[in-house]
Amino acid sequence: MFLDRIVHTKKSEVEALASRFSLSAYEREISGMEPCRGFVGAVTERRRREVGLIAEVKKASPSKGLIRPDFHPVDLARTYEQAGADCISVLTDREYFQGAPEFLTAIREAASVPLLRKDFLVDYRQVYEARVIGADAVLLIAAILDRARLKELHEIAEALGMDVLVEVHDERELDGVLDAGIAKLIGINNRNLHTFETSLETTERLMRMVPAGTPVISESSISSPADVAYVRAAGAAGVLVGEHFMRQPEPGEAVEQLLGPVSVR
Ligand SMILES: O=P(O)(O)OC[C@@H](O)[C@@H](O)c1c[nH]c2ccccc12
Repeated sequence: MFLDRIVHTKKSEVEALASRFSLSAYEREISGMEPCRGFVGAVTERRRREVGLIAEVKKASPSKGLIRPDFHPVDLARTYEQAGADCISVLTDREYFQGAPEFLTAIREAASVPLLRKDFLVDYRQVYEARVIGADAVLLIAAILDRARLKELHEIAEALGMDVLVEVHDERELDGVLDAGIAKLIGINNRNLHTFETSLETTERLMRMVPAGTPVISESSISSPADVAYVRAAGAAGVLVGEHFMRQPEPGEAVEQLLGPVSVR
């Protein structure tokens, strides 16, 4: 199964990271870095449209294979920013998504919106690494983390100044995240990471369990203004869109076609 395979890959990546990881060296490096750009604020209070946008830089995926052969991460990020994306999500997984941590670092120099490290984090060292490579926020996926680990990684991310997008796909995961008290920004993934099936109804269904005032990002398989309107009506504060933009010759135009012009400058 895909998720088991990927967690297996991540464990071996963590072993390699552990062999060069020094807590004091990472802490020293982080203490000399600029503070994080607030990710949650950018996609909620400071968002530039009625609906917040996290635009994703994604070359390939395990479900779709190669999505964008002519892939220039820094240009894409600039284009997204100019088109009024509130935040940018950068896939840093090499093996399954053809991403790279270096993409995120390069984008950090070229764009000023907050960046999400999109990867499968299973260990605290990867959270330190996220901060060092230039992330303002990390994704934590409830499907691969037990509650204690979710809390641990969440706490470390915040201690390092980052925000967290906590991703859920079903009622049980959402329940656990709410219970753990780490639901500051919830991502409802419309894609089941076990079967790759997608349904926007996932957002609609789970949204009903989310306490009022907790912002929700609807993630995956959003490709038309009608999709955006649907998840908006269900109560989502924002959307996370990758593949749809990556398939268009002009991703910046695609942003405006999907979401309209920016309403707040
Ligand atoms: O490309 P899409 O269908 O617009 O989806 C983007 C994003 O939601 C998706 O890449 C994603 C959501 N959760 C993840 C977890 C890991 C890797 C990738 C993802």
